[in-house]
Amino acid sequence: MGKKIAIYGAGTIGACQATLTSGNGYSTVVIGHSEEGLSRCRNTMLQNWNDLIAQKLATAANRRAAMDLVTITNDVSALRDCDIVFEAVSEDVNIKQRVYSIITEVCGRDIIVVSTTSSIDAAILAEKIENPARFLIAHPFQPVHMLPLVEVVRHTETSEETLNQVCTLLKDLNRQVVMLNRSVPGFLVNRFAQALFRESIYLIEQGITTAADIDRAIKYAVGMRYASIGLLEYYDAVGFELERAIALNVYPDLCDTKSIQKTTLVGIASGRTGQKAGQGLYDWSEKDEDDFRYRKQAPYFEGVRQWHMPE
Ligand SMILES: NC(=O)C1=CN([C@@H]2O[C@H](COP(=O)(O)OP(=O)(O)OC[C@H]3O[C@@H](n4cnc5c(N)ncnc54)[C@H](O)[C@@H]3O)[C@@H](O)[C@H]2O)C=CC1
Ligand SMILES: O=C(O)[C@@H](O)C(=O)[C@H](O)[C@@H](O)CO
Repeated sequence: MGKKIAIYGAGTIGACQATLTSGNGYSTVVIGHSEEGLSRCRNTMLQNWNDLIAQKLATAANRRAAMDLVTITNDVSALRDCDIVFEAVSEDVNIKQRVYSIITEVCGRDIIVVSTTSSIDAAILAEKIENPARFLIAHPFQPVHMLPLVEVVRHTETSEETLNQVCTLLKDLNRQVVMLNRSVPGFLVNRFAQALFRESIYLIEQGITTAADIDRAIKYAVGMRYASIGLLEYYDAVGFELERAIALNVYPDLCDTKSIQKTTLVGIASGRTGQKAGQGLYDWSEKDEDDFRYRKQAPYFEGVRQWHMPE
């Protein structure tokens, strides 16, 4: 410990990453770029703490002590004495490049910059920063302060020292780290997710099933099974002969479109873009948002007991 962490970006990921670092005793600076953004970030962090307090995983004293470790500001000079900057701005190469220039200008070229990008190739981002040896990707998952996995993606010029320092920090934050040998779009988990999203939308568009039944199948088969064993442990347990027979029947019929599907395009054109819009694959006006937020966090509550919370 002893490191001072900065998070550049005060959105969904910035607020939750700051909950995790300050919740484990790290001084944390969050850089935003609008007044509304700062107060939204603060409110998200407080909501995260209130959810932990409701589960008796934290106290009001922990919340106060952790929030006291956090500076949320639009003033980039607050980055000056930080050791590591997590970049969590919008998924846009140009915006990220502008932010890297600011970070280098304020902190110097030896600052470690860690991007939280969900999908941009590490080599593309490394080209946009002055000192690529001090850059890598550490892709987290929502809810970022609770879900343990982080995909670490280096590029050819990332130095061993940078990699070690970032992995040491992630381990201190009780993260489960997986490392890719080279960058591929979507890394691991978003490749799995996109394959499932594409197939699910295809099955709905073909009239074969509904969003609710797909989610039931995911929750009560895929989710429950792979919560305790690995996907590839299962493959071995079944055996290659049966998996070959199934693949011969299923592969030819799987959706393999390279285009964005009609459901998504029509939703975007008509403003029915998902939860925030009130309508997507589900009608969210019929759903209880607090219950959804609880269910989104529920599998990870036990892990919070390992935090080194300030008091
Ligand atoms: N939302 C998600 O599920 C996940 C997102 N990510 C990645 O994390 C990064 C951030 O994503 P979110 O937090 O979801 O986005 P967001 O839209 O909630 O937040 C992005 C923040 O960047 C700020 N921003 C935009 N331009 C800026 C600039 N020039 N200077 C300073 N701040 C600027 C925005 O004001 C906003 O606060 C993206 O690269 C995304 O791919 C990673 C894991 C999960
Ligand atoms: O899965 C997540 O939480 C993320 O890490 C992402 O990269 C994106 O939100 C993705 O899941 C969107 O489908």
